[in-house]
Amino acid sequence: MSSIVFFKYQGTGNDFILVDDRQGQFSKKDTKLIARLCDRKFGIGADGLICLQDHDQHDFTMLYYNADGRESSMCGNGGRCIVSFAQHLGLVEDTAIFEAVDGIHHARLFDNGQVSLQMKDVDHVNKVGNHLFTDTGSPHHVQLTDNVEHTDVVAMGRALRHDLYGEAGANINFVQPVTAATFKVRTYERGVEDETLSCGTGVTAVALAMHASQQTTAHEVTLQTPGGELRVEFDINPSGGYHNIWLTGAATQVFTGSIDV
Ligand SMILES: N[C@@H](CCC[C@H](N)C(=O)O)C(=O)O
Repeated sequence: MSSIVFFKYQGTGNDFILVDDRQGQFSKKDTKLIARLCDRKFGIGADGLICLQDHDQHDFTMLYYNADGRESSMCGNGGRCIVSFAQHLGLVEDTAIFEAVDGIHHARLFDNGQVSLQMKDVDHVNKVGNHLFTDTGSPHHVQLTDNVEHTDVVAMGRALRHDLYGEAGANINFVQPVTAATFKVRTYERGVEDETLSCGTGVTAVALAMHASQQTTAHEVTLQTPGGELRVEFDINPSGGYHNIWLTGAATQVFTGSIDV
C-alpha cells in the first residue's frame, strides 16, 4: 500500500483535490483511482482532481481531471485554485503564468484571497433556438430561465447534456437576470454528472452569452452562484468575439492530508 499527499481547495464551492506532481509520481492514467479519490463516500470527495507539474518556461503546468476520473477541458475555478496552491508551495508571489489544456493563462493573486484568472479568447457565441453555446475552455450551453431556484438543474441538465451534445456532452448553465449586470447561475457539469456549486468556465460563458444576446451592455458582470459570487470582465473585438477575459473570485485551501491507496 502507498499513500498520496493531497491538498483540498474550493473556489466558490467548486471543490478540488490538488496534488503536487512535480516529481511526476502521481498515477495520472489511473481513472479508477482518480474517481475513487473524488468519491464523497469512499474517498476524499471533490468535483475534480488537479495535478501541478513543472513547466520549462512558465511557473507550472495544470492537468485537470473531472470527478469521473477522466482528463477534461479547462476548469476556471480549478485554475484559480491551482494558482493559490502554487503560491502556497512558494512557486509564485502575486502573479502567475501557467499552461493548461487550452493554452497559457495569466493570473493575479490578491491579499484578500481573491484570484483573477485570464481566460482564453472567445471568437463566437452561437445562438441556437432558445439557448446559446460557447467554448470558454470548456463547452457551455447557456439557457435563460424565469426562476433559477426552482429549475430542476440535475434532471434538465442531464437530459440536455446527452440529447443535444451526444457522447462528448457539454456543461449546462441556467441563468436568471437579477439587475442590468448581475445574473444568477446554476450549472450541471459533465464529468461530475451533477450540479456543482459553481463553474468558472460556466459563469464566463454566461457573462459573454448575456452580452452577445443583449441581455446586458456591461463589460463587467457579477455572477451569483449557489457557492458564492464571481466576476467576469472582458473586452469586445471590433470584428466580433471577446478578449482580455478575466474571471475573479475566492480560492481557498480547506484542508490537507494523506490517503492510503
Ligand atoms: N468546474 C469547471 C469546469 C470543469 C470541466 C467540465 N466539467 C468539463 O468537463 O467540461 C470550471 O470551473 O470551469
